[in-house]
Amino acid sequence: MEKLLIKGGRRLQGEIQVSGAKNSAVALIPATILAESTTVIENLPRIRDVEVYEEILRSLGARVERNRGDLSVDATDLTNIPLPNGKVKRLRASYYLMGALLGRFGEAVIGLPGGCNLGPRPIDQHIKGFEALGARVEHRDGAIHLLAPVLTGARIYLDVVSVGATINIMLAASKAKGTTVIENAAKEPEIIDVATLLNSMGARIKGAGTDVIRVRGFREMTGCRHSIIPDRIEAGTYMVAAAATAGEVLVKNVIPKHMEPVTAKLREMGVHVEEADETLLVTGADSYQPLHIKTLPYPGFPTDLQQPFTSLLTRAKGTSMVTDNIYSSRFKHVDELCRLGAQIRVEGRTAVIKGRTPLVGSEVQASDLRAGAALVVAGLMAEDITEIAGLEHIDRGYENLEEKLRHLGAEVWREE
Ligand SMILES: CC(=O)N[C@H]1[C@@H](OP(=O)(O)OP(=O)(O)OC[C@H]2O[C@@H](n3ccc(=O)[nH]c3=O)[C@H](O)[C@@H]2O)O[C@H](CO)[C@@H](O)[C@@H]1O
Ligand SMILES: C=C(OP(=O)(O)O)C(=O)O
Repeated sequence: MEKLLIKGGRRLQGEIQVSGAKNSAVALIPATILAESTTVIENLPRIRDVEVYEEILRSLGARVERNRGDLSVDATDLTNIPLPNGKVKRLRASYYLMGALLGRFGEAVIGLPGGCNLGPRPIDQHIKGFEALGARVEHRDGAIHLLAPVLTGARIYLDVVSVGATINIMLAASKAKGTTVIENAAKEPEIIDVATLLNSMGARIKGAGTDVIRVRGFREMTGCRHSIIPDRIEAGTYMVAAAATAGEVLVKNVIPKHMEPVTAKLREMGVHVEEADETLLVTGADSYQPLHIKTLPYPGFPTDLQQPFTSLLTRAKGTSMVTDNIYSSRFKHVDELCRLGAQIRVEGRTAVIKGRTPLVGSEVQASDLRAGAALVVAGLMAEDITEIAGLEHIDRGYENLEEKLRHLGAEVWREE
């Protein structure tokens, strides 16, 4: 079993290049199968979720090639093989195969998705959307069976603001007859990115990035070239790491607008953040104000960054509170942070973090992707060596984590 070792206490300094967004990548890749030709996505991150998706598309008969950061997918000879088990269970975003295969073939069998265990993560809104488009959907033996000889545009109101349901409905609706209207849609930047790709392939999607999205379907979609947006969660993680070590880091390849909820909170606690066109210069300080954070759908504070922030807030002078309004059980990192000396208690959906609790390295376990990121931030702050197990979670979403951190001056390495 591999472990990540971090000798903490170094101020991070220098520049870092943010990779393409994981949550866009895992939707753009299945979107490519809507065209019976070749699509190239530029600047895809080399992370486990993307590799698993590449393997899934190959198993369906797509020709998938990597050329440095670019991924080319020729889905001309795709076959609609049922995928009730196996790799689909290794990532959350395998649910996009439902919308994409339904759009391409009018039927699909996909096992229930995996991904981070953060409490219940139902997909009822995805199914509500597919049914509204005319699909018959059955849940049998742990897999979702979808059948829709004809998909017809419909008006769909999402009861819960869901990134996955919004994108999944866009995928299927891109091939439907007529217009689909998604109301109470999610507004995350990744949704705009997917809509941009689908429009370049021939769909006509308007309103992505607002809470009403209109999709006019188009049967004949064609391949194109698309450049993915930067990963705002990866960028936020390095911003937090810079602040946590009182360092100075220039975060390159970001869309500052996407980072606003994060930048605002860092500034509120006393971190200096200077914006330019595509960069953010983060300068940490030796003392921080405590914060209250409440996660919300975009443009609110992202749930995917509350865990790394929890580690940072152990440095604040006072008590902070982090409330996760999206997931009921996203605090598995807390016990591990306490092993390092943090004093945090969880009350329902809120973590109450006592500030000024120095951390000391120990052996800890990442239970999910951003719990891993939180432990990395903690390890960078801690005295002595922190050993983090559970790297399979971290590798799902961070490209070249050690190299990037070493480039900033951190002492970090992997060991068997
Ligand atoms: C691959 C991907 O993009 N993952 C992101 C995506 O996950 P994901 O798309 O799974 O998250 P959603 O936006 O769908 O979930 C938001 C909330 O809605 C609930 N819900 C969702 C769908 C549904 O049919 N029914 C329902 O009740 C969920 O349980 C959760 O409480 O958005 C999350 C919220 O920003 C992020 O944490 C994940 O990193
Ligand atoms: C929750 C996350 O990922 P996923 O939805 O893929 O499990 C995440 O990226 O923080």
